[in-house]
Amino acid sequence: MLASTSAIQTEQPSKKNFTPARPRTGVLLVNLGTPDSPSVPDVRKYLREFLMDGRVIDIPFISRFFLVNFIIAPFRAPKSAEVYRKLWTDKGSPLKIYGYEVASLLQQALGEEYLVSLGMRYQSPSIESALQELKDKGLDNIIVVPLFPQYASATTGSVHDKVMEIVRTWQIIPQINFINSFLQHPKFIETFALLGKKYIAEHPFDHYIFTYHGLPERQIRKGDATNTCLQGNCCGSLHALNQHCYRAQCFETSRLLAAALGITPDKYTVSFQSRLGKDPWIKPYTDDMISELAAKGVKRVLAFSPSFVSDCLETTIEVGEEYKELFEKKGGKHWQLVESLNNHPLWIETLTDIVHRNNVKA
Ligand SMILES: C=CC1=C(C)c2cc3[nH]c(cc4nc(cc5[nH]c(cc1n2)c(C)c5CCC(=O)O)C(CCC(=O)O)=C4C)c(C)c3C=C
Ligand SMILES: [Fe+2]
Ligand SMILES: [Fe+2]
Repeated sequence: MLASTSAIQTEQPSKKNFTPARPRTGVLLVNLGTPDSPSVPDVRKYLREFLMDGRVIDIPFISRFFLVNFIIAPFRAPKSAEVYRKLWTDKGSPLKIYGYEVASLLQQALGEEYLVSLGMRYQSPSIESALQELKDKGLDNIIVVPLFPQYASATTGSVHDKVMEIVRTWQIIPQINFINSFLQHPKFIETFALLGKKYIAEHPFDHYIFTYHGLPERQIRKGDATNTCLQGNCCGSLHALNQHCYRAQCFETSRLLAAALGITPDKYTVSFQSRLGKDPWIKPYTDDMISELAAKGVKRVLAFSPSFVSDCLETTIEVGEEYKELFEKKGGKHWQLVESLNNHPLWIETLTDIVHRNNVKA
């Protein structure tokens, strides 16, 4: 009796050595997207697709169509193309280069039970092609990971919207898990802190700035179930009622980062960059804060851009060059940008953990 039991046990494949015949879980990584080249026509094409998204410019279709196609895209494309030319490397745009690299490193880290595919919300590689790759493998479930640490309707919301638009045409809709945000993931915070500590060890800084991509205030209000957003200190802490407020999530990211770096509240500033158009965007604005800090006599600033996980136009050029120039013009002496997470091993560990924790079939 005893002998036969042990015979059965040895025939069972141990979970450790078990190799599935095919990947079971798809991981769809999605970032914003970037122009195909820094040429004016490619930048114009990118701006048109991006800004015609009703979650980005959230006004009625006809007004958006005229605004984007006859005002913003034609006038902005030549100026933006000039800036994209500064950002461009031999291999292309950093957002796309790091996108592919992260997808490949994550695939290695997750192993053959998973299939990782990269899509961009705008331009290429498309979300359609990335989802098709997963669909062709007949996966059991898909985890959608928009590469935005904080939730905004214009970014994460738009990715989810696009994925739903595509999969609703499929005969078999697999189980899909949508990741909304990951700003509180300890390894996400640790990676940014680690990158910053490298500069802090080299030189002391008088002040730290956490600058996030901005949003029109209107978009924050539209997602505010409590009717308290943008009044008083509504975004000062993240709690059950404002947990999806982008501005509150940015303040929370800064609080966690400051704690990880050992920075006291009087030593750091949270601000918002990259405004577009005349409507009010969430405040305080980064350029105003830079002028204010310089006027107070701050000389050395370390700048973090924690709404981005990859170097891109908004970090390398806007924060790393344009804000540096502004700070120095206003009397500052040293401005240092902390690079983004890019292909950092701890960032790959963060993504691996996000996937494992959200794999309901594991
Ligand atoms: C946190 C991530 C982002 C949010 C939120 C976001 C909102 C948002 N952006 C625009 C307009 C533009 N953004 C542009 C570039 C850009 N934006 C993000 C991320 C967020 N945008 C990234 C990563 C990039 C850079 C991409 C790259 O190729 O490196 C641009 C294009 C550049 C330019 O012409 O300045 C525009 C335009 C709006 C209107 C908006 C919210 C409503
Ligand atoms: Fe943007
Ligand atoms: Fe808020």
